[in-house]
Amino acid sequence: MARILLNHIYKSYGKEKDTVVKDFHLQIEDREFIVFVGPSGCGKSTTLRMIAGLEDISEGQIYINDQIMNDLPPKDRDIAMVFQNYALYPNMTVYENIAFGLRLRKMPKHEIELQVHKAARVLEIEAFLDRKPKQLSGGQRQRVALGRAIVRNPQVFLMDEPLSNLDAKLRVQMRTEIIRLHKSLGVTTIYVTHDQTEAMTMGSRIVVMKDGVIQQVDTPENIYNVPANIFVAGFIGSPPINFVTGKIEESGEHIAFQTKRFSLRIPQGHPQNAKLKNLVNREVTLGVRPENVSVERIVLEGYPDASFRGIYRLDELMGADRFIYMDIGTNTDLIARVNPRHTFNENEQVELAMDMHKVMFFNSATGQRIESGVDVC
Ligand SMILES: Nc1ncnc2c1ncn2[C@@H]1O[C@H](COP(=O)(O)OP(=O)(O)OP(=O)(O)O)[C@@H](O)[C@H]1O
Repeated sequence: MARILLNHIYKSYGKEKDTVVKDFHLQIEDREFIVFVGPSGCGKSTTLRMIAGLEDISEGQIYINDQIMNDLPPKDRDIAMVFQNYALYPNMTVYENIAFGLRLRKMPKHEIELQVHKAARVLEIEAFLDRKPKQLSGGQRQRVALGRAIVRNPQVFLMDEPLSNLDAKLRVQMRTEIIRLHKSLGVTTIYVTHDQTEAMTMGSRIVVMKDGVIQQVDTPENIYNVPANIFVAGFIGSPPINFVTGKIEESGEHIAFQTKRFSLRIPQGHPQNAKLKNLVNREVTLGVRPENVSVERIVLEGYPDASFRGIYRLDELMGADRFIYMDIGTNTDLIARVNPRHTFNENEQVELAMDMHKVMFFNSATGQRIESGVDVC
């Protein structure tokens, strides 16, 4: 049972006091599986290492179950950490590697044997207990590292990119195993990755970070459907969300999103109209996911101008989905998910329409999503 509170944490390095984690504030509930995700260098590992006690905290407090951790050495925090490079002892067998922490704790020999076999059975590595790490594949080594963490029966698991040395297929397999393990053990887990798919499939909540600052903490669904800002919207989703910049104009009963190439007229009464009417004459960024762009001309009721033209450029097949890239005269292509049977000719002109209910708008200057006429902060 472990609730964790990260109370306005800061981390600065060096003489220049470069602040690499800024005002990180998060309450993690017991049994949660939280994922920290963000680009390289955004401060994910540093935050994790502060929780583990491997890094000092410059400002703020870390609590586990209301007990302050700041000055407690790592070994007294009852936390097990799994690293990307497995960190196994090369001269020890798999059995000895898993048993190592228990021996240090002076656990009786027969109890150690019981625990090691139990973990090995869960992780399906019983057949390898006598081998040395170098006689194992990457996936098997990572299972040993997980085994070593499990036997300690900690109150918290911290995992720092544990799957990034594995090939794509094994990564997917181990992803499922870690989720299964979490479900059966129910230990509060913090998992660091820069891989958005890993974050979206594993986390019950996701913390998106950029430049040491939390951008959003939310469920995978909300991160995808209601991103707080342009960064989150662009970081999550594959292929990525389409962004188009334009200006909000008022024309009679309508509000229009006006670009050089097309105009989207949004009538009064539509929820998007209410969001945008305070932004007349301002630049905004429209975001639309590929699955919400249609390439058949659909004249949506009440939105005669919600469609525009593009020129077909190329195709991309991703599993059962097919995406096409179209030139719409902006600096970037617009991507749409299409019916896999629909074929296009090179340079064919296509009619596009957006699902206006699914379109998002962002303040181009601040990057924040616009909700009910105000920016989301
Ligand atoms: N010991 C250190 N001294 C100075 N700067 C450091 C130190 N450790 C990390 N940093 C800096 O802190 C920032 C955050 O690093 P951190 O390793 O936490 O990022 P990350 O998000 O985990 O990145 P990655 O995905 O590449 O592992 C980086 O700019 C890094 O260069």
